[in-house]
Order: sequence, then structure tokens, then C-alpha cells
Amino acid sequence: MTSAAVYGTGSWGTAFASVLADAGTTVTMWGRRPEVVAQINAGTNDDYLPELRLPSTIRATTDPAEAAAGADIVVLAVPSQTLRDNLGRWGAALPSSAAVVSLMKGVELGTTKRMSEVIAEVGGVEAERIVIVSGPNLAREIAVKQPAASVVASSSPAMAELVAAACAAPYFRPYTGTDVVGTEICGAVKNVIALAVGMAEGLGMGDNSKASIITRGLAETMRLGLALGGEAATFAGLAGVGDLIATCMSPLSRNHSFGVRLGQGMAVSEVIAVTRQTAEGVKSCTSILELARKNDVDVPIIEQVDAMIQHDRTAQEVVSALLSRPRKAETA
Ligand SMILES: NC(=O)c1ccc[n+]([C@@H]2O[C@H](COP(=O)([O-])OP(=O)(O)OC[C@H]3O[C@@H](n4cnc5c(N)ncnc54)[C@H](O)[C@@H]3O)[C@@H](O)[C@H]2O)c1
Ligand SMILES: O=P(O)(O)OC[C@H](O)CO
Repeated sequence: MTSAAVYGTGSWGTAFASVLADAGTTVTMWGRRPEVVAQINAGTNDDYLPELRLPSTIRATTDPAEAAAGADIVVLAVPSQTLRDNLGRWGAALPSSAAVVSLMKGVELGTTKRMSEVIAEVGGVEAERIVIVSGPNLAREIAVKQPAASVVASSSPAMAELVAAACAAPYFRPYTGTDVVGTEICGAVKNVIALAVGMAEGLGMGDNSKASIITRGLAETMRLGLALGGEAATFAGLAGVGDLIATCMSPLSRNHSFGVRLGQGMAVSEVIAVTRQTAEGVKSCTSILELARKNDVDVPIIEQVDAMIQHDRTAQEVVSALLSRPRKAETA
């Protein structure tokens, strides 16, 4: 039987642990808060997923070495900006031959590194052991076993297959792929576009406005992803269009909800104060913008989200800035 260690007991770590368990994989979770670990061992995680009754086979611990013992697969589900520190702390606990799965959707501030790059650098993990799982996977829907599909991408087809088999549950359908770069860029950028769509909604705009932002957001995602070596088909797939639609349109998305509040006139600091879970786009808008500039890629929506979050521009100002740009061909 395949055995997995899941690091991170937040929304997605917990929901994905349930998927793994429902797929017949043995799961041990690592959490930093003893009270959450105790709850998981009793079958619940009330802070993050109160609706979830965890499969009884899932165990949790605060000891990173205990979580990793005997694992064929190590799954990382902490906020992107904490991965470097967390990996440093877990250190030698991670098994040297296991697949290392990133569930994270962000780009590191300061270095502009994708999560797989941080895992390789800090964890010393070879590229062929790194696997990305990304798609339209809102944790609260998966937690109540609503059907969804996802992409499992690795430069090693064998590693992708190992992870896909380990998480193929009756309600969760993984598709394998090899485009690590494209899959990661889709996951990180859609959070920033969801902030923009949320802002539009908060301003009272309708579906035409939202669809326009989503579509032009996809154009930005593709330009950046292709410049970094991603494959065109990825952007039309589950990790691309699929996740963009789910995150931009769902009230369950933390990024979308964050944007709605900004559009309604709350200050960034006020929204941060009432947001209890990770809205990755709030920090990644800045690192993604820097990554785009380094690669000479035009990303006007991301630029305006960053202007609002980092430079106190109002939602009205960013809308005007976007609509007053020089006209151009759609495909330019
Ligand atoms: N929630 C979803 O629907 C979903 C779906 C797909 C992907 N993701 C991605 O998965 C990653 C994790 O998201 P999540 O939804 O589980 O986040 P979350 O905010 O629900 O949970 C974060 C977890 O990380 C832990 N953690 C460890 N070190 C931390 C630190 N230094 N600071 C803060 N928290 C720390 C927290 O205790 C918590 O258990 C993100 O990159 C997110 O984009 C989330
Ligand atoms: O709640 P969000 O905005 O982090 O989005 C969750 C997932 O990434 C959707 O696939």
C-alpha cells in the first residue's frame, strides 16, 4: 500500500489528505499546532473545514520525522511564502527517495522562484522527484466529495503516475502531465486574476466585466508561462482555464473574496485582518510582476492588482488605468 506524509493541516492539506485516504493511501499529516493535530486524530479540523469528517485512517503528528517515516510520497501544503522556512525546519526528516508533491500556488517574494524551484534548492530534491498537483480544486467542495479533476505534473512520468494512482478517489480524477512550469504558473497567476475579478464584483460590475478580466488574465498567464518554457496546451487545461474559472467565479475562493472586499472599499490592511486563511495572490502579485518584468512580459492586470495592494491605488483607479490603455490586437 502506498504511504503519504502531508505537511500542512490547513484547508487544502486536510482536504487532499482525505482524497489520498479515500483513494486507499495511508496518510500521516504534520501540523505545527498541537490542538489542530489532536482534532485531526479525533476525525475533524474545525478551524479550516468544519464540514469535513476525516477518514478514520488519517493520523497526524507535530513531529516532522514521524510524519515522514516510510512515506513513498511527501505532500507540501503550507503557504508559499513560508515554504523556504518550513523546508529548512523539516530538513533531514524528508525521505531521500520519495516523490515530493507541491500543492502550493504561489511565487516566492524576493527570489521570484516557483515552488518546485524552492523545493529543489532548499530540500535538495532532484527534478524528477518533484510533482505538482493543480487544478480547479476548491478545498471546501472537495471536502464534501464533490467531483473534480486535477493535473498531476512531473518531469518524470513514473512519479506523476505514482502520485495520480495515490490520489485517484471516486470523486477525484487526476490527469498526468509533464509541464511543471506551465502548471505552476497557471496556479499562481490565477490567484491574482481572481483578486481582480473579485474587485470588479465588489465594484458592482457584472458578468461581461468578469469574463473580460478572466480572458485577458488568461492571455497574461499564457504570455508569462510560455516565456518561462511552459506548454501552450497546459493553459487550456484543468490547471489553466479550469482553475481560472473556479477561482475567479467562486465565493469559496479566498482570493476572489479578498478582491470583493477591496472592490467594496475596504483597505488592504482591513481585508488582511479579517482573512483567516491564505490568499496567495496578495503576496504573489508582487513576485509574479517582478518575474514578468525580468522576462519582458506585459501583464497589465497583474500590474494593477499589485498597484492596488502595494501602492494604495483604489479599485476605481485601477479600472480606469486598464480601460485607458492603448488599443491593440487581441493576440498581440
Ligand atoms: N484551499 C484551497 O482550496 C486550495 C486548493 C488548491 C491549492 N491551494 C494552495 O495550497 C496552499 C496551502 O493553502 P491552504 O488552503 O491549505 O492554506 P490554509 O491557510 O488553509 O492553511 C495553511 C496551513 O499551513 C500551515 N503553516 C505552516 N507554516 C506556516 C506559517 N509559517 N505561516 C502560516 N501558516 C503556516 C498553517 O498552520 C495551516 O495548517 C496554498 O498555496 C494554496 O494556494 C489551496
Ligand atoms: O481559495 P483560493 O482562492 O486559494 O483558491 C483555491 C484553489 O486554488 C482553487 O483551485
